[in-house]
Amino acid sequence: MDKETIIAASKKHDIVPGRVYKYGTAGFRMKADLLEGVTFRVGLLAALRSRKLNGQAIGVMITASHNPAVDNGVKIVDPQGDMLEQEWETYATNLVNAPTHEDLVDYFHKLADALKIDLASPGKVIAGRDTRPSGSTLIAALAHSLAATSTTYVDYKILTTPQLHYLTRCINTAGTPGAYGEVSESGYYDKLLQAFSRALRGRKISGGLTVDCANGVGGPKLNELLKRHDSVKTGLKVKVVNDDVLRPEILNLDCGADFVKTRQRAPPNPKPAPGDRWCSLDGDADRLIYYWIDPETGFFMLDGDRIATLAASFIADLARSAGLNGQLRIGVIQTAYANGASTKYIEQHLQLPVVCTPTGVKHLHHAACSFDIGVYFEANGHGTVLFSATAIQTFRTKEPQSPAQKDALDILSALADLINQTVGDAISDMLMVEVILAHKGWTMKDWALTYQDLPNRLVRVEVGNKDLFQTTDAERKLSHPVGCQDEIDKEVKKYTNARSFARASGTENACRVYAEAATRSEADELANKVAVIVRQHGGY
Ligand SMILES: CC(=O)N[C@H]1[C@@H](OP(=O)(O)O)O[C@H](CO)[C@@H](O)[C@@H]1O
Ligand SMILES: [Mg+2]
Repeated sequence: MDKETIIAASKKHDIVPGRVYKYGTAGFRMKADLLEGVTFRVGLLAALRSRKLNGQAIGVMITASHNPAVDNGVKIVDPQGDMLEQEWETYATNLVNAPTHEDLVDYFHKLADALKIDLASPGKVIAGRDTRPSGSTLIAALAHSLAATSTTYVDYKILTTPQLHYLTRCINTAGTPGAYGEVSESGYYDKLLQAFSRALRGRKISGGLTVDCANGVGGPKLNELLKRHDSVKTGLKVKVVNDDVLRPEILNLDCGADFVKTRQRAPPNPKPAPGDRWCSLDGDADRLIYYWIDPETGFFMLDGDRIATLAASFIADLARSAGLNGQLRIGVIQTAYANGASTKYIEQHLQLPVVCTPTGVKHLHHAACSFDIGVYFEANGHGTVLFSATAIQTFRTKEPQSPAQKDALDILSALADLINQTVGDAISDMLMVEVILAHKGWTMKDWALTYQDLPNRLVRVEVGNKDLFQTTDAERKLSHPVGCQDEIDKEVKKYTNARSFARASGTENACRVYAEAATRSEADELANKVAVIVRQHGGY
């Protein structure tokens, strides 16, 4: 690989000097005009990663998810559709921060030597982007670095993040016994719709569903799926709203899953009518939040914790009905942000184990892999259900002893195809929720009544130096600044059923404080007190 070619290309896509870039929870994410050089360099890393993994395709996704329209981001997808291996995050950070073009190429070659990568071997990268206008400049920078490194490159253009994860896995498993699906966007829709119909097993969905697409890529993609969907057969009648992608400035503006979750209210426009079933996707369609307006009590949100409990209870029941009791380990993975009432419900009512991991789906995903069926969701609605190869094999090959067992095994098998196995996927998760509600014959109210959330508050606290805040115990406690946790504990003790923790955000320049308690006013008060403590320890 010719040094001069890479240097010449790099000069056309320089990084903005004087900044420190970090591959964080969701890759590199910032104002789009800072990202061109970053994306070029991510292309170099993807070129190396593909060659390190014997030429398997690596995915690059350009998106800033629920962030404002002026932001963008870039992240790397590993061959099986999972997130980039952690050790490589450091290589990505180092590569992007190389001060000069010469340093960049030196580091690129040093990395290749250290990792024993044969640069003459073939490499392959595929890319996708959300609807942000800045995406096209970033894609051009990516294409340029892949050309400079003679890496085969396919641009899948506009996609949801989970679609790119799907395609990456499909390409790398094509022609093998673990083939994940057809390598095309339409293959994605066909797989989901076939599995959706199989999972329903003749049951019909009742009542309409309105889907708020955050004016992001989920809108056109959901419309594509619906074009192919037979609503007479399944009963699912979807109304798509906030699907205007021609006015980029309204992306995620007063709508979408993040708005609904953080504001704890429905989008103001259009306004849901009492009794309606609604859900919101985020800007790249990997998060999902359900809600409805209870005619008596008003807005009621069913977030990631609710989706996790719904899925876990349904799947555990199916496993029992299929005669698989005790044969498959089922577990639920949450983060510290999960409502305490949901954790209690899973452990005590559903009698399933709960694992708590640090924030960021890569941690949850990893923990879910240690179960035969691992249900993982962040409270914000990002998550999925992972089925092990053993579980899928069991559903397909176990001889049913009764029609009820056959029913359960077939539904489990269909769910394993319906639920995106690579990453949280709002469209796939939404179809899963609809299937479960149809089977249980539940309304939104029935779902809402399963347990009562503890009132909670999430506060963003700007501090002088967020890096002072270091955590332990899956982020539930601060080890640094010394003394800060003791002060938080002292406050928590003053309230009933209370819990609170603070940590530095991995995606924003701030700390987050979470508090829950027996009443709304206590949760608010506790959150504010802990926020004061964090501010005092935060440096200036
Ligand atoms: C409290 C919260 O919702 N945190 C989010 C947010 O991470 P922070 O590290 O808290 O900024 O963005 C992540 C990426 O989307 C997501 O995984 C995570 O759940
Ligand atoms: Mg997202």
